[in-house]
Amino acid sequence: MTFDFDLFVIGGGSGGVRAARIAAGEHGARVAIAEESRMGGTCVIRGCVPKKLMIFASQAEAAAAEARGYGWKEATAGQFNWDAFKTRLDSELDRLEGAYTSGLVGADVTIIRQRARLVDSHTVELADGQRLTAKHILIAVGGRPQLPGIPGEELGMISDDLFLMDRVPGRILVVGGGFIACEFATILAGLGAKTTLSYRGDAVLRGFDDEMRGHVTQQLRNIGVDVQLGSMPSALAKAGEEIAVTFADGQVQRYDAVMWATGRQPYTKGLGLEEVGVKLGRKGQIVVDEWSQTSVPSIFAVGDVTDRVNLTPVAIREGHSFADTVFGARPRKVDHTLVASAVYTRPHELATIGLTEEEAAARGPADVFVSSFRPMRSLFAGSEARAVMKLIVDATTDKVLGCHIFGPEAGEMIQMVAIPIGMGATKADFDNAMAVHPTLAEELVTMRKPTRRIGDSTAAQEVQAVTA
Ligand SMILES: Cc1cc2nc3c(=O)[nH]c(=O)nc-3n(C[C@H](O)[C@H](O)[C@H](O)COP(=O)(O)OP(=O)(O)OC[C@H]3O[C@@H](n4cnc5c(N)ncnc54)[C@H](O)[C@@H]3O)c2cc1C
Ligand SMILES: NC(=O)c1ccc[n+]([C@@H]2O[C@H](COP(=O)([O-])OP(=O)(O)OC[C@H]3O[C@@H](n4cnc5c(N)ncnc54)[C@H](O)[C@@H]3O)[C@@H](O)[C@H]2O)c1
Repeated sequence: MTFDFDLFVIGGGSGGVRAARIAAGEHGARVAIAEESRMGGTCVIRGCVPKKLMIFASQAEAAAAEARGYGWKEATAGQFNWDAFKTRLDSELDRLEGAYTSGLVGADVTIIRQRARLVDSHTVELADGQRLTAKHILIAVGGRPQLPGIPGEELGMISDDLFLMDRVPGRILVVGGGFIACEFATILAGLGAKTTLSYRGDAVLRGFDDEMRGHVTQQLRNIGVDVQLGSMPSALAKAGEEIAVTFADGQVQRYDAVMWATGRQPYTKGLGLEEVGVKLGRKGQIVVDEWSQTSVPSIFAVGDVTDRVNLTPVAIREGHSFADTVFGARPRKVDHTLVASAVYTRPHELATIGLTEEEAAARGPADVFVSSFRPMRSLFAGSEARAVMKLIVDATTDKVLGCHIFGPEAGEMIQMVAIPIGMGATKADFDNAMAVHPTLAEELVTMRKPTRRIGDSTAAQEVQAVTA
């Protein structure tokens, strides 16, 4: 049977663009990619990139305060002008979209600027009705925000809308306690919005190391965010120019804007997956094996739509591995076990890799090394902000199982720590590294005595029994 293409990619985001470029440019496959919106996808157009630029924009007041602490007596941030920032942001996103597009053009990928859906295991249908066939189809359609399902929820914004606002709201309610809620509360407070964060749990960032969750929650309060824990909106209603939010405890508060940061879900609706026989999981995610292959052998899926680890570098690695495996005769699987990540709060980020203290305690005996200190740079400028670094070490093998850093540019540090931890480094290996002084990161190689021992042999035996 002959096909129009060797590979048809649905979705021009992190995973799809990488797979298309490698399959065509490096392995000579005939590739088409369909994108219904802007090339680059969530990360480039409405995620990582504009988010981080907004984090930078939101730090001018803090930078001015630090400058005053260093003797620049009159330093002030001046007046933030959203329009000026937005104009620069838009042109940067245009530039990046252009770079992604030209990368594909350079690799001889056929670009189709339309929505696509599956018709059968080798055929896709475009929005204009045209049908195209391919030997392999890759689904890389990403995810979409998930709303809480309460009356009036359509009055709230989603993270996409934050990049399109015509002004910074005066008072905003951010609902949720994950990555997006913490980062956007930081941005909005930094840009001058009176920001409230409503989260149903008892500390933000569920799933992260508990001690570190406490520090992030406290930092949000320190930068002026009104953090309401154990709190849940139950309805939204228009009240003139404002939004009246009724909370589960019956309280009603008014805001100029509400932002949902209540999670994301795979964007599988309307793709024709079930009709073609592609198996979906409980959250609507595409179920794939270790090769990113779905239950239909000619159809593969990568990135957020598979709901494995929903981060850009993971989607990129999955797309690249798929292309090498299927078109490059170079079989490559993706290891999802040790993925570093960072939450870009400010002044301190939270960055992490490996086991949390709670996970390690359930696994068996481990030593926890914690260093908490006021970094020299901010301390000198009069800040009380504390950085915290934590290493979790297997008490039997000395292997470093986890590292958690709450501090300035923690994301930059964890990237480097990810290398030795991925190689199976021991605490002795960390200790052998000579410190670079004076830096923040030197704490990671100078923690001599454990702060506490966690886990016990009973827990270790239980884990062994379960995994045996
Ligand atoms: C606000 C925010 C901030 C984030 N920050 C970070 C961060 O700092 N670091 C990090 O690692 N990750 C971050 N992420 C997560 C990251 O953006 C995603 O993990 C990543 O983009 C997933 O890539 P993907 O290829 O799976 O999907 P996406 O990048 O979402 O791409 C999917 C593409 O498919 C297109 N599409 C969908 N359906 C169709 C169809 N039927 N036909 C044609 N095209 C279609 C979409 O328009 C989209 O362009 C953030 C996410 C958000 C929302
Ligand atoms: N810096 C980064 O790497 C970065 C930044 C942003 C997003 N991301 C990725 O995007 C994903 C999505 O981010 P997110 O923050 O939307 O999701 P998340 O899963 O991290 O957090 C969702 C939050 O919403 C809460 N929630 C869920 N349903 C709710 C409901 N009905 N009512 C009230 N609260 C509810 C949850 O308790 C949780 O706190 C992340 O998991 C991450 O993979 C990464």
